[in-house]
Amino acid sequence: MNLLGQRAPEVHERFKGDHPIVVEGLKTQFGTHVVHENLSLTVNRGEIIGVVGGSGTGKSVLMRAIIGLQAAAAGSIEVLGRNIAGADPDAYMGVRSRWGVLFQGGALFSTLTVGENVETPLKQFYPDIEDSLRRDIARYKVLLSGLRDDAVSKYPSELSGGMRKRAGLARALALDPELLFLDEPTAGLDPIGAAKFDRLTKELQETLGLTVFLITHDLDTLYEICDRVAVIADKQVIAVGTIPELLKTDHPWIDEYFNGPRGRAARDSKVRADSMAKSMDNDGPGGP
Ligand SMILES: Nc1ncnc2c1ncn2[C@@H]1O[C@H](COP(=O)(O)OP(=O)(O)OP(=O)(O)O)[C@@H](O)[C@H]1O
Repeated sequence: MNLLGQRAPEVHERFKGDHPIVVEGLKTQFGTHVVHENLSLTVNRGEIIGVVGGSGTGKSVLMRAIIGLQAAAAGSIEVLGRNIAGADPDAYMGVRSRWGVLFQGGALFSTLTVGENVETPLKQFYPDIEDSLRRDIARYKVLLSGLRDDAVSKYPSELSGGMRKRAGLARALALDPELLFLDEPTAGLDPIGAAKFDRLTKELQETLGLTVFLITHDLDTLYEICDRVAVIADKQVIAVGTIPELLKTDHPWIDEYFNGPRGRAARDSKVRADSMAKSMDNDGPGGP
C-alpha cells in the first residue's frame, strides 16, 4: 500500500506461456439478447491477431469481456495466465496494468492535454512516481507513438483524427504493456494515414514484443500486419488462421469478405507491394 492507501501493482515477470489470451465457452448477453454463445479463441504470444466480423457480431463486446469490462454469463477467460471472470479486485488490478487499450475514437479525456492523458494510467497504477519522471515517461510514449514533441501540451480538440489515435496509442503504451488491444484503429483515417498506423503497430509489436488483439474492418490491415485472423459470426469464432487458411474454408461470409471486390483489391495490392519489395531486394543497393 502507498500513503494514499492505494495498492501498487504486484511485481511480475513477463508472461512466458504460449497463449496470453484463452477464451473458452464464452457466453455474453444483454437482457435476452445473446451476443456470444459458446465462443472460444486462443491467442498466441507475440502475434497480431485480427478480429473481423459483420457489424454488431460482438467484436467490441468480446474485447470488453477479455479486459474484464463486460460480464460473462458463462465460460472462462484467461489473460496472461489469470482467470479474468472470477478475479478478485486486487488480482484484477494486478493483471489490468499489463495491457493497454485503444478504444474506438481514442477515448481521450478532453479536458486534459495529451501528456496528461498519458500520465493518467501512470498516476493510477504508480502513484508514487515523481512528477518529473512521470512527465518524462509520458513524453517518451508520445514520441514512441509517432507524434511530435509539441503534441504533449495540446488538447485532444487541437489534434487531427489520426493524431488523436496516436495519442490514444501513447496512453495505451503508458504502462509498458504485454498486450495491446486496438479497436478499429484505422477507422476514419485516410489510406496513407491508415497505412502509417499499420506500420507503427507492426514496429511496436516487433520492438516491444507485444501481443496485439486488433479489431478491424480494414482488409489492408489484415493483409499487411496480421499474423492470423479470427472471424466472428453466428455468436462464435467460426474460423481462425492465416488468410490463405481462411480462404480454404467454405463459409459464405468468409468467402464474400475476402473474395468480394474490396477483398480482391486488398489482396492485389499486397501482392504488388510484396513483389516490389522482392525486386528491390534482388537489385540490392547497387541496382538500378
Ligand atoms: N452496453 C450495451 N447494452 C446493450 N447492448 C449492447 C451493449 N453493447 C453492445 N451491445 C450489443 O451487442 C452487440 C454486439 O456489439 P459490438 O459493439 O460488440 O459489435 P461489433 O461487432 O463491435 O460491431 P461494429 O463492427 O459495428 O463496431 C450489438 O447488437 C450491440 O447492440
